[in-house]
Amino acid sequence: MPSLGRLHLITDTRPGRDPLAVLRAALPVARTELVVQVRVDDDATDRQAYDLARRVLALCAPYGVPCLVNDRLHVALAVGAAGGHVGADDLPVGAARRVLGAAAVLGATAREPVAATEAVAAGASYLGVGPCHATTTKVGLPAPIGPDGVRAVAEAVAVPVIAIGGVTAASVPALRAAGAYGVAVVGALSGSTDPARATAELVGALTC
Ligand SMILES: Cc1ncc(COP(=O)(O)OP(=O)(O)O)c(N)n1
Ligand SMILES: Cc1ncsc1CCOP(=O)(O)O
Ligand SMILES: [Mg+2]
Repeated sequence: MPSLGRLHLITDTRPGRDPLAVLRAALPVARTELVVQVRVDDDATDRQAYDLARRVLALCAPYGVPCLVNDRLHVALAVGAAGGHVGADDLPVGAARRVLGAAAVLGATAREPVAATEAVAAGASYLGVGPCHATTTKVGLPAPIGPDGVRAVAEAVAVPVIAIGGVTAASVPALRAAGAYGVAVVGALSGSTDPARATAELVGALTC
């Protein structure tokens, strides 16, 4: 797998949010440190996911920024995305790897070392680990695991650990010290009044 960007921007399709405007602001700032994950609401149609993914891919292509698709691997394949991300309610990691092929980037969610080790053995190329901190972006999440939970996973696997859940630039140093390779964010960029500046702050914290 080519080297993975450290800042994973996850699209926010909630009412009032503008995922493509946020992406346009982030791309020229983060450039090769960026990975974009297309994530739509569960009740979005496949056509909506496909249309958004196509537009994201078109914006990312000039920067060489990889685009992943959350959950809907058929959409990832249909648009020619670099890969996908799966969690506990999605295809098992091994099945996802078979669907996407050996060369794809495949992320898997894990919040503790045993599940993390199993996901890597099944073919995950990176792990999304969290929620690290409290967040209102997704409902029904288990309790935050904090930097110590991230450390437990990072010590158990050799693939990049991407910390997720309530991550801001201020929380990045502790997550990196715990072994996180990078972070995935929704609200830190989508909820910012200045997403270009928020991107610069996150990239600065991730690469210093
Ligand atoms: C990088 C990253 N980590 C974790 C997740 C969460 O995936 P999942 O647990 O399947 O939850 P949904 O995002 O599908 O609601 C992620 N998307 N990305
Ligand atoms: C999809 C998901 N999975 C765990 S936390 C989370 C949401 C992350 O969003 P935010 O960065 O706004 O806390
Ligand atoms: Mg999922």
